[in-house]
Amino acid sequence: MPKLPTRLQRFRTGSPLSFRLLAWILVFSTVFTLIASAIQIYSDYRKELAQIDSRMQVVESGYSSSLAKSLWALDRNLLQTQMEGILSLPDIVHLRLGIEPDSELVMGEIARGADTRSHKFEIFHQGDRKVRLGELTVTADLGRVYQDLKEKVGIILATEFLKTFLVSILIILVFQHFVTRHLTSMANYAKDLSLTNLGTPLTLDRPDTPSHRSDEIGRVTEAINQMRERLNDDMVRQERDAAEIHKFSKAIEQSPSSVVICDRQWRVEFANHKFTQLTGYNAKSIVGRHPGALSDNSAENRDNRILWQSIRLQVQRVGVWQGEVNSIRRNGERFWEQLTVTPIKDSAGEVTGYLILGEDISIRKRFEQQLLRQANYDILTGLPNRMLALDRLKLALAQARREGSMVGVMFLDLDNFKHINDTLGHDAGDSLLIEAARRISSCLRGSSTVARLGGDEFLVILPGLAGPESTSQVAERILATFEPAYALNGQEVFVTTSIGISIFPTDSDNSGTLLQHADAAMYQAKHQGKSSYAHFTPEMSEVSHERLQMESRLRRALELKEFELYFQPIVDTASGKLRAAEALLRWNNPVMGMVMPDRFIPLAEETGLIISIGEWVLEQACSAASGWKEQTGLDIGISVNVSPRQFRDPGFISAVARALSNNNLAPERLELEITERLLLDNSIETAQILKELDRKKVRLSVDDFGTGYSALSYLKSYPFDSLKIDRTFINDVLKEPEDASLVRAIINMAHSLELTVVAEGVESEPQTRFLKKEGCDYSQGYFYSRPLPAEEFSEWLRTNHRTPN
Ligand SMILES: Nc1nc2c(ncn2[C@@H]2O[C@H](COP(=O)(O)O[C@H]3[C@@H](O)[C@H](n4cnc5c(=O)[nH]c(N)nc54)O[C@@H]3COP(=O)(O)O)[C@@H](O)[C@H]2O)c(=O)[nH]1
Repeated sequence: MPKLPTRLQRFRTGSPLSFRLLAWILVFSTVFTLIASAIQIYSDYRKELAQIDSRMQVVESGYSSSLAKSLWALDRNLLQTQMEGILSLPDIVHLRLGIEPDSELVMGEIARGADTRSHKFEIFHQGDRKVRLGELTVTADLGRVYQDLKEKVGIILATEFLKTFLVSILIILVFQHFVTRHLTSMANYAKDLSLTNLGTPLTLDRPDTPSHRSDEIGRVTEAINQMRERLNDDMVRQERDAAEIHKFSKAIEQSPSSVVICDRQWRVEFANHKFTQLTGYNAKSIVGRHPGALSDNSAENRDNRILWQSIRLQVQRVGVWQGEVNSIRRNGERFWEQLTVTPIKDSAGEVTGYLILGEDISIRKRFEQQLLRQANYDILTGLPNRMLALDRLKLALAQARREGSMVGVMFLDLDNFKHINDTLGHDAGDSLLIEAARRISSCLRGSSTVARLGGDEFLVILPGLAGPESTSQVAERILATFEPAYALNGQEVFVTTSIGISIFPTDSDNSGTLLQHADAAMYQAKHQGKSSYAHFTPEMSEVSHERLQMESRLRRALELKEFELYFQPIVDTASGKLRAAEALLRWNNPVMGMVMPDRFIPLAEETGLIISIGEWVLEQACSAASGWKEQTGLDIGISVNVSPRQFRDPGFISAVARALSNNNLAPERLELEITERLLLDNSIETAQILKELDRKKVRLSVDDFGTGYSALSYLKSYPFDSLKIDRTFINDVLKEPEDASLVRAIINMAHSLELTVVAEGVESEPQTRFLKKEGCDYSQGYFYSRPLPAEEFSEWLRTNHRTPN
């Protein structure tokens, strides 16, 4: 088959609209042409008839008088000639002349079946009187008229059809060029449009002019392209959303925390893998259940219900619930988890469900309990330590005040313990302490407390006494229980103890003083000869006197410029490079000599002198740090100890700010060391001061970590930067596996809380190696340098090459 030109092919195959349009144009124009032609032909027909009629009128008007004359004259030949004349007129085919009275003359003929039109008129003689001579009927044949009309109809129809057809084709071609081919392109584009080619815009085969852009096709094209772009954007957004959802669901699924999502009625909808791992409950099996009623054990669920009721109430009221919960696994095992429960809200702020995040804190809890024990109990004997003993003493005094009873305080010191330790060794010394603790405890009632204060010193608290005599009875019982020999290293050893006793309220109503008095009485007992006890008497209060003297000297120490700051380097454990220095206060008193802070800081605290002394320390420490910067060009940090009373003083924050600005020192270079005991009260005031200091960008460090309450939870809630492990742990880190594991745990925990760790009291290279291995960030101790006076420290800086990075 011969190939059609492309345009025609397209026309033939691809454009039904053009065909339909052509058909409709043809139909309409044909009908229109037919109607117009019919009107035209009918009007021509009417015109022809009118011409015939007028011709007959002409015959009547032109021939009636001449015919009358011929009839009057009875001139048959003339009559005939006249009628022949009429018959020669176009279309006139027949004449009938009726002559009065009863003859007629007929001329011409009418073809059979012919369509005719007749006109009749009377002929009169116009003489004196009017005489009717006859009547002429003129008949015209309409055959010619019809023939003409037929020809006309043929021509009109043929020309009109041709015209219409050509115009239609032209219209279609124009329409095809300007419209349908673009519609076809749009249709093909829309047909081929898929998610893979959303990036390709629709373009039409026509110039991109403003007029094209604003016509209907341009607007439809633009609308299609806008739709495509929106689809594309939607697709991109959908893909991004899907990727994000995928990422989040993976993150939730792989989260190290357990994640449970509940609906608004607290029915579990989802639980992640960690949840299953932690609790043993299969995620699918708990869908639809209440998070507090997962177990088949109804007693467990009952206990949980109360907890979850309060969780629900708090989440509704406050918007979050956080707490540590002792949960039960599916197998009945208990474990500690930190739960955080929050509502999930939609964009309108409506609660659509609840999110429960859980973290297994069993190890941390165990560690905290271990630390708590460590902080409150003596590891060797298992007895309460000094801190717990003081707490119990305070409680006993408060109770005695309420009840009006007495409290006995006994200070015990083993006689010759040092000698036994030195000769039989530490292990024998430890065994002796354990046995001594057991024997002392065996002499006491349940409400009494026996504590180990350190070394070979014990404290006994006897609450609720009716009178002082019972203390003597207890003291005698203790002395008696010491009488049997101790078996140490296979040897029988006799050990005695000296006991000092003070009584509340007779000797003092203050716990510290009662202890001091008991201590003084114990020295008295030792002087009396060992294995004896002594009650406190006012003569023994030499110590108190000493204290008064010290207080009055301390009051003038600042004014007399007796204070001096020593500096001890803090180095990077891994590299040994200097990081910072700790400022340590010394008191050079002309009478007492060099007084160490352990002796005068508690007194300064008690008397409030610590506020002005602390301010002086801050000023001097900042001044020294900025001097080092000038001297070495290095940013060496400075750590300053802050005691609780100084910390809570309303002027403390401004004193810090003043010291920094007076010495032009960046706040990040000052680190304030705060003992963990200060945080024990958990007060809002403490939190606010810490927050304010943190806002000022001053670094904050927990000092002596491990000696106080040691709960890690407070580290989380306060803005600390670092933590200092107390030197008692470092001291025994290589000897006591328990200390080593505690130090390791502290370092790991601190790092997990993003705190840097400083180990203090590092005295040997093996300790350094241990700390380096465990990843302890910084170290401080005699191994690197003893605390040095300012000048010597400057010299150390000059000669020591281990400087900050
Ligand atoms: N409120 C303030 N308290 C202060 C200030 N200056 C000191 N102090 C506190 O007094 C406590 C005793 O201090 P000090 O006698 O100076 O002892 C410090 C170091 O000399 C000592 N240390 C350092 N390295 C070692 C070592 O290797 N072995 C060892 N046996 N001792 C070492 O440790 C003390 C540092 O303690 P810390 O502050 O915990 O880092 C002491 O608690 C000071 O806090 C003051 O200005 N204000």
